[in-house]
Amino acid sequence: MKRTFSHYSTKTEEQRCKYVGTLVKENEDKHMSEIASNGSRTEPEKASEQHLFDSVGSVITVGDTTIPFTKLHMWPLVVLVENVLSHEECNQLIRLSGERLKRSKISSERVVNQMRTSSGMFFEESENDVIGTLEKRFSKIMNIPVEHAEGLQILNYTPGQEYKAHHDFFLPTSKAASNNRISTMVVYLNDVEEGGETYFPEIDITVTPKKGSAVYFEYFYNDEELNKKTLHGGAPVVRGEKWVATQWMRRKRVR
Ligand SMILES: O=C(O)CCC(=O)C(=O)O
Ligand SMILES: [Fe+2]
Repeated sequence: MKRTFSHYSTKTEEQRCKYVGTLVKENEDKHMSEIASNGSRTEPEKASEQHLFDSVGSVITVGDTTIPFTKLHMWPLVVLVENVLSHEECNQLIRLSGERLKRSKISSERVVNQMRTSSGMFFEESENDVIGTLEKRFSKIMNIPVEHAEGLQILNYTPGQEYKAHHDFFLPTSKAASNNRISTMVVYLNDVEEGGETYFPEIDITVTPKKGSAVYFEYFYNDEELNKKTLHGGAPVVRGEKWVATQWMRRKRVR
């Protein structure tokens, strides 16, 4: 029996756009929880409707760009996405964030975080044309309206720096959980000489950074156990440095 893994798989592009549009127009929280309550792991046919990412086939077309992807894991869905950014776009993001990162490094207010030893910064939402264009592309790939996108985060790791295993969603006790994160795309802005892999210890997946490629995963399942399996971290960089851009999507719009 052919199994499809997309909520939109039987819909035409027009229907799909209409459907995604309702995420913005309607009470999104209700809408998303409706999707989430469609099934559970024990009911695979229904659970298959849970995916946010349109994972039918092996490419996504954004404008005239073809973006190949490979499913690494199904429940929870983890996808390797290639050619998300050109090398020039990667360099541009590093350049744009570089100055501000330098400032944050010397700031006296900098709090040393044991979980994440890298340096980071956030771009403002649609801060400039470059960021605006990339946010729209990420939103197409992640299949969620750009209004649900947080400002893009840039992280820079030098040898020895890492991001210990964590979840990207907020705990129910946190204030932010009322509009929680539902999916993540970590885009690699450079090739790392050694180390710096993104690892998912619960599902035994390791992704090696490749300039312009990305790892996507989602955790809006109705089943908390599945969400928790998206535990992930950035392994210590051994040689060279590592730059990533992280895009998080929220259940409800943030802009
Ligand atoms: O650097 C990585 O590989 C992971 C980054 C990450 O987990 C995050 O930005 O939330
Ligand atoms: Fe993360």
